[in-house]
Amino acid sequence: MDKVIIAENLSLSYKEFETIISKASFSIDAGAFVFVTGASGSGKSTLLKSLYGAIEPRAGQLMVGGVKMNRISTSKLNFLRRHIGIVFQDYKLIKEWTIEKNVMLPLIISGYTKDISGPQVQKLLGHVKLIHQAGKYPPELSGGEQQRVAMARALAHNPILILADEPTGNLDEYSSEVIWNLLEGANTQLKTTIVVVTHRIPSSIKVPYKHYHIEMGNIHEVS
Ligand SMILES: Nc1ncnc2c1ncn2[C@@H]1O[C@H](COP(=O)(O)OP(=O)(O)OP(=O)(O)O)[C@@H](O)[C@H]1O
Repeated sequence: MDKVIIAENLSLSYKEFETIISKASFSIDAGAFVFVTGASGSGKSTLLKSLYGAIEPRAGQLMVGGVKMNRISTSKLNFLRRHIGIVFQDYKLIKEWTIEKNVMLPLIISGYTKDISGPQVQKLLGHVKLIHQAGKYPPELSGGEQQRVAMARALAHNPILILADEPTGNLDEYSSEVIWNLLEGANTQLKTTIVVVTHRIPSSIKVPYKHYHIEMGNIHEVS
């Protein structure tokens, strides 16, 4: 099976002589659904950041989507990010853009025309139950609605990999369910690889998943 992520003796830190993740070796198959847990401050978000190139490996090797992340060039990183969908806890929506245009963002970056991106955006807004809010702006939506927009945006360009950092952290039950259903749907129907950082794995998850736990700088496979 193809590997979407391969880490070998990967160490991560923000400063020299500091260790957040120490010599981690693991790999993630294409099409896997993966949860990463760990105590607050254990390095979950740091690991996720390394997977989309926001921080570079301090030592060891990291490959994402066949691309070596060590000393990656800006052009290669931009290319790779076109194949990754990212969902943060704080949404990171563009306030001055309508909901519809926010969801369209990855398609705009990838150079799609309006006749392709329009129907795709409508379909996604339908999945996240927000068609009626398409013309509004992010500050006019609730937190749960904004996170659903972020989820739709992450899926817009049919990424091979979705990285989600506490995607349902502050959400009510309804929005959480919409988010988990979408992640599970992308995984089972589109074979998208999903990596979710969370404090707690939801009991409602139906797809088979792999579970890694971070403790004292080490990443170990729980199941
Ligand atoms: N930009 C940064 N600069 C320096 N240190 C950082 C930075 N971001 C995080 N850290 C430190 O790295 C360590 C791991 O942080 P990280 O955010 O990865 O933890 P986490 O497991 O995601 O925590 P939480 O569950 O609370 O979000 C912490 O000690 C944190 O203070």
